[in-house]
Amino acid sequence: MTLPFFVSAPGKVIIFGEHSAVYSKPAIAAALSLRAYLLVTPSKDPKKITLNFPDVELSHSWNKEDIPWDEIQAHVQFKDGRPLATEELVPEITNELSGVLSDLESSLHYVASHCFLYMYTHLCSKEIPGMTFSIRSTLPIGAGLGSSASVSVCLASALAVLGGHVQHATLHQNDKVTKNHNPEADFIDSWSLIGEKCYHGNPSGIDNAVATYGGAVMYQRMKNPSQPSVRTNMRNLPPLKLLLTNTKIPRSTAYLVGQVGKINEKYPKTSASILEAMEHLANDAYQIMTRPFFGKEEKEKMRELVNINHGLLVALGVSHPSLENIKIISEVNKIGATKLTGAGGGGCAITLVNDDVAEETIQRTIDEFKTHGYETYETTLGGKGVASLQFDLVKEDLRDKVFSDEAFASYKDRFEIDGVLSVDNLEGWRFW
Ligand SMILES: Nc1ncnc2c1ncn2[C@@H]1O[C@H](COP(=O)(O)OP(=O)(O)OP(=O)(O)O)[C@@H](O)[C@H]1O
Ligand SMILES: C[C@@](O)(CCO)CC(=O)[O-]
Ligand SMILES: [Mg+2]
Repeated sequence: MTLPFFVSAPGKVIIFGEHSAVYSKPAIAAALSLRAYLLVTPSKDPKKITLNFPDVELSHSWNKEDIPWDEIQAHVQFKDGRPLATEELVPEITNELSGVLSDLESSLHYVASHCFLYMYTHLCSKEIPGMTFSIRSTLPIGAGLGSSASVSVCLASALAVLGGHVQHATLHQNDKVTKNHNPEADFIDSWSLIGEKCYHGNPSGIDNAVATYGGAVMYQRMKNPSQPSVRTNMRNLPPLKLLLTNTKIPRSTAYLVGQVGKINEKYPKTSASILEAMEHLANDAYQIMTRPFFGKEEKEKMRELVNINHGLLVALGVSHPSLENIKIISEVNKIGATKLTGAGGGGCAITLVNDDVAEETIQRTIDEFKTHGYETYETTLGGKGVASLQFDLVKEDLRDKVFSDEAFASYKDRFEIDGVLSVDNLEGWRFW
C-alpha cells in the first residue's frame, strides 16, 4: 500500500423527499461541488492510529494493541471474502468498542470516533501499520448538506483500500458515464451506509448513495431492509437555478429523524397521509424533471412542488423559525420558491430562483439574508462522486505540498482547500 493518499466525496442537496425517504418513499437529490477530503498518512509510531478532524475539534490517538481485534472480528460476517455491511450495527461490536472509546467526553467526538473504529475494525486488520487520518471539509457541518455522509464515504473508501477490499479509483470522470455496473463503488456505498448508521441510527441511505455515485438520483429504500435500494440516475438534470442558504442554526439529523418517528407513532394515519403525499410529490417532480423539454410550465410546476414539499415538512414538525424567515424574505423579494433541505430544524434552505429575477434583486436578497447571520452558498448541482488521489499521479513538484499533513491543516477556509485540492482542477484525481 502506497501512502500517503487522499479520498474525497461530495455533499448533497435533497430537492424533494427528505424524511419520507426514511419511510421507503422516493426522494430526489443531487451531489454538490462542496466536498469532504480525507488524507491518509503513515504514523511516526506504527502502533498508533490518529484521527485529526479539526472541523469538529477532534484529535485523538489509539494504540492499535488496545483494540480488542479478536473479540470484534469473531462477530464480523463475510461475503465473497469481503466483510459484509450488515443491515443493523452489531451490538456486541459496539459494546467491545465502548472500552476503547471511554476517554472521549463529548458525545459528538464519541459518535465520530465510534463511526471510524466500527469501520476500521471491519475493513482493516491488526497487521496493517498505524496511520493518521485527517479530514477537512468545504461543507457546513450539521446543516442538511450531507456532511456526515461525505465523511462516511471518505472513511469507507480509504479503509476499503487499506484493507485490500477495493483498488484505488482508476476512472477519469468522462469514463464514468459509460460505467453502469460498479461493484467497487457498490462496496463503498454499502459501508458508508454503516457509517451513516453510526451517525444517525436510521438513515435512508440517500445521502451516502449520492456522495458515492455523484450526479443526481431518484432514490428509494426498500421496505424490506434485506432488499437493495433502487437508484435511478438522472443524467440530464434540468438547468435549475438554486440558492442554498444556511441558517447556521445547529441541529442533529439523528434527533430530527427521531422526532418524525414519534409523530409517526402518535398519529400513524395522519403521518401516513403526509408521507404518501410526499411520495406522489417526488414522483410528479421526477416526471417533470425528466421531460425532454424543460420550459416555463415545468419550472412553474417545480416551484409549486417546492412550496408543497416545504408545507408537508412543516406539518411533520421539522422546520425552524429561521427557515421560515428565509422563506418569507425570498417571497417578499419575489425571487422564487423555498423549502428546507436535509433534516431541517435549522441548517439549510434551498430557493428555486425564478428565471426573470434581476441579478440585483437576488443580490439584495442575499444581503438581507446576511443581516440575519445566514450564509448563501454558490455551488453547482450534479457534482462528482467518490474519488481517490494517489501520490504518484500528482505532478512531482506539487506532491510534497499536496500530501503534507501540516499544509492540509493550515488551509484557512473552503476556498483555500479547493484552491489546492479541487477534484476539478488538480490533476491526478480518479473516480470509482
Ligand atoms: N468535516 C468533518 N470532520 C469530522 N466529522 C464530520 C465532518 N463533517 C461531518 N462530520 C460528522 O457528521 C456529523 C453531522 O452529521 P449530521 O447528519 O447531523 O448533519 P449533516 O450530515 O451535515 O446533515 P444532513 O444529514 O441533514 O444532510 C458531525 O457531528 C460529525 O460527527
Ligand atoms: C432526513 C433525511 O431524510 C435526510 C437527511 O439528509 C434522513 C435520511 O434520509 O437518512
Ligand atoms: Mg447527515
